Amino acid sequence: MASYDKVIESYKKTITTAASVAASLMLVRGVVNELVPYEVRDLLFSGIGYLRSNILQQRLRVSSMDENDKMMRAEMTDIYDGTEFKWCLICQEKSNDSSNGSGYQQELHSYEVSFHKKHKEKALQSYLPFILATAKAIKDQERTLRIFMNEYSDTWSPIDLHHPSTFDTLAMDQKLKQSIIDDLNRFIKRKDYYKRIGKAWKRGYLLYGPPGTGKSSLIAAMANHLRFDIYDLELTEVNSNSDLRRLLVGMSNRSILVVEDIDCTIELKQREEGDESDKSNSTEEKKGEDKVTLSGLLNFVDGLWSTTGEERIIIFTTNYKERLDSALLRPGRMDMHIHMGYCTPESFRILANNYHSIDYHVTYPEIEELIKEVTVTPAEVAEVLMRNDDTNVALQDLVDLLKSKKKDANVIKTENKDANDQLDELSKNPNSGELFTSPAVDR
Ligand SMILES: Nc1ncnc2c1ncn2[C@@H]1O[C@H](COP(=O)(O)OP(=O)(O)OP(=O)(O)O)[C@@H](O)[C@H]1O
Repeated sequence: MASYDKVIESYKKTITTAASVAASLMLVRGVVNELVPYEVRDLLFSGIGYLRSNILQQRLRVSSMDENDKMMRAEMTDIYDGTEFKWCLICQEKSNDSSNGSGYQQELHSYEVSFHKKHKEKALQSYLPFILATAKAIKDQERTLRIFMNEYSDTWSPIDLHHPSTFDTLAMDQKLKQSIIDDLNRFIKRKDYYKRIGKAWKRGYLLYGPPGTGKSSLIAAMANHLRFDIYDLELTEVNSNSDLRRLLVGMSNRSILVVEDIDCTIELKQREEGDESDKSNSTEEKKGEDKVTLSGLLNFVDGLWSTTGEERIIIFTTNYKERLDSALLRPGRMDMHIHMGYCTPESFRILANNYHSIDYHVTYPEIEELIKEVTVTPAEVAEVLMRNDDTNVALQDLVDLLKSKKKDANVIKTENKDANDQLDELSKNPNSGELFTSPAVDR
């Protein structure tokens, strides 16, 4: 009974809130979010065909109930595109008494939407699809994302993904960040466009930059932004092209395929070239043909596999772009190349805001000057900022780190200069071999 009262209370609150909301969109969101619990949203998702057959009588009844039981009705009006739609939530507590006394209380919810019959087409063609899309967006927003990793060569195993990274917390150039967000938003809206131009609905990103600059954080931010699951493909664990095919075909739509450190798959390319030599043995030859290769991966990604699903994002990451196979860098292969760089004053401010919720501190000018002079990764800065809850101490620690980096850089610069001077001297005076006493220098 307590829970029944709670439900009534919650719906009263919703109605009051909804009544004060003028904008139609917000109102609809309120209806779906507050009034429609998961199980009914699932019913709504189960097919417009179902809705269509009911709504032809200008009244949608999602579930029915026994009229003798205790019932609560909550009504509200939604204005959509100038048309009035009346929603009614019916909440019923039903007792299910059994002869052995083990009765239980059951709560039933059903929803009705009614409208003037002249708006039937609008309701079917526009309003209900809109409600469904809104409900789906809410559901997507609320569901826990998952990350799938490949195990035993050809199976994915999922775990929940709770990575907190978002575009707000990502420390990187603001313009670049915005261009990525815009690109993703454009991509997800372009279903018809991709269909019209006859291309698979997928988009590729190459993330490159030194370790600790936020490549994984950017992937998590993209997943959180789009509400897409991640498939983290460890290529070295895949035994054959057939296994790779099985993995890729087993991916769901609206997902991100990630291949980290793609430069390490240079090995795969060498394997492909090396296989030419051992073609004498026919079984070996067969096995060799089925081994995973970089070109095999690229063919899948670009080929027919890409048309087996929709809304796919493919991300390759590397710490060394210059080591990548030219096939990967070819125009059209990866749609966007994103450089994740060392920490800048701008990214430092974002990190300081993330970890200490501040916009300014007296140490900022010094820190920002030092950051311009040294190479420090966002991961290093984040680590120092996290170490201490006291903002003053954390920022002072950061000043110390940056100063010590600057000092080290100066020592290296001096050593290099000395070594270069000695080399110059040697080239002018070849007999002075004893000059080679300092550490070897990579020119
Ligand atoms: N650009 C960034 N913005 C916010 N946090 C960052 C950023 N870069 C690094 N970090 C912090 O450092 C940690 C490590 O960074 P991350 O794993 O994203 O870097 P990476 O470039 O993927 O490194 P690797 O190449 O070694 O995989 C993150 O968990 C995050 O806390």
